[in-house]
Amino acid sequence: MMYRTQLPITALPAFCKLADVTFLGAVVRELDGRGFGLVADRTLSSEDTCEVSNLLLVPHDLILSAAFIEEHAKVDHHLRELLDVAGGQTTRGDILLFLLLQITIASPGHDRSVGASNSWTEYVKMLPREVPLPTIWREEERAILAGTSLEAPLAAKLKALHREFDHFRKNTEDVSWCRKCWWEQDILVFTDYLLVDAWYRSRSLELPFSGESLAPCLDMANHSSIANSYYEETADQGLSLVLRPDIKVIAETEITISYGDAKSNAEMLFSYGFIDEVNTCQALTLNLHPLSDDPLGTAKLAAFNNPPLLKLVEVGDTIDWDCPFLYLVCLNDEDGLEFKMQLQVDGSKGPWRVFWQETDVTENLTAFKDLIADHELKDVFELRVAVILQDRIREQLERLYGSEEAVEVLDALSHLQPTRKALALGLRASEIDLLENTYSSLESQKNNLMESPAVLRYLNQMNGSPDDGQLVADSSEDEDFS
Ligand SMILES: C[S@@+](CC[C@H](N)C(=O)[O-])C[C@H]1O[C@@H](n2cnc3c(N)ncnc32)[C@H](O)[C@@H]1O
Repeated sequence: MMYRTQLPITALPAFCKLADVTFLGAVVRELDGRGFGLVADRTLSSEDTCEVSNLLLVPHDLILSAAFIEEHAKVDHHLRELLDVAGGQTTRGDILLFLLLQITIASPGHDRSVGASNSWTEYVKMLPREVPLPTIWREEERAILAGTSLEAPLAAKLKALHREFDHFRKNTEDVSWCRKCWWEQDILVFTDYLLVDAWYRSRSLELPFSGESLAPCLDMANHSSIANSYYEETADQGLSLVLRPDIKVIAETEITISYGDAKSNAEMLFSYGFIDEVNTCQALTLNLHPLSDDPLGTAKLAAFNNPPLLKLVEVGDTIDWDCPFLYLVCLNDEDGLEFKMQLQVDGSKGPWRVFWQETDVTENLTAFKDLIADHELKDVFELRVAVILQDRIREQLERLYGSEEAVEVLDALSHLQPTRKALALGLRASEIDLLENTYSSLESQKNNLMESPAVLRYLNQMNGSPDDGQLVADSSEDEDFS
């Protein structure tokens, strides 16, 4: 890994003075198990006042954004060259390139003629050497995530990061200063790329004026689902950290922000490397595939044109799920429904058009739940939906149960880092819990739907019985619905 000068956090006040960052009532401290964080340096209150209580002000010209990089490239021709050969695709990509250049300039043996030093060159020296995201975990630690909703996205992310790094190397190998500073002696390695990606993922903000950005000092604020502050960006003042209204915090209390209320444990672990134990909202996102025996399966995926995601959210005793693709999965024309898919010859509006009740609904596929709401067979569709959903949940639970033994062996034989092991086991337990609860809730939903007159009538017709509503189907007939 590239050797970098590390500055102690005690260097932060000097940095703030030079860079014009103002702390008002908060200071940065080392905190137990969370790296650095902000704490109140005195009692702060927003009670009985309409005035905004600012805790920190970061000027615009320090916010690392697409505009910042463009501006900086005007005075740093090495950065300009780097962006020209390897950047210009995404803001994230350009920020990673910028950070790579900063850690290079910040390394002690660096050739001073390369790159123009700036505030960020100093600031990166205070950023953590290691961010505990699963992308930096060892293989045997990542293996404990088998069967969780994080397994596939994590594997995909690592693959993408390798691809990005290879591209970056290939694109810069012919630039003489890049070759000398990075590649000739393998000074810059994949682990450095993992580090800047982890900084980006765990510290970036989406700001109204600056867009995707990193903000020095404000990025020292840790997360809480009951945060006592929030940040706001204004066109003239820059970025400020503000105490929430009607709140009083005593000296030494941690100042926190929310990294997002509805993030699942897997998302928190993926982006920030921890799980929020206090969060009472449990969520999980899975991929849904078309049914293996559906001849229109691939066509449905192509027509849907969105990731076929299934989102589960449990708040208190209620489990909500959202999966617009599921409604498309459960419909077919063979059972007399007016559902059709047509391949377009000219493909001018995409290859597939989807028709429901003779109407072209291709542009409305995420709203199929509403489209079927008035149909006489609505309960039949809802029952199919519940069956397919339950199958997907069962499949995921089987993956989790099926990997338990391997996890126990790994735990016994490998030296797993205790925090990572606890996080991975915690994620497994929380996902098993949510999936099991969803499974039982779907079971009751299914049982209720099985008693609906529309479902009974439909079953009778399918079985060739008279339409007298007398046949009571038992749940072994579930397969008919999937
Ligand atoms: C934006 S940075 C916050 C500053 C960071 N603690 C540091 O030392 O630089 C986000 C990182 O802080 C840590 N973090 C934030 N909130 C946390 C929490 N509630 N529990 C544990 N770690 C937390 C995680 O490592 C996360 O990736």
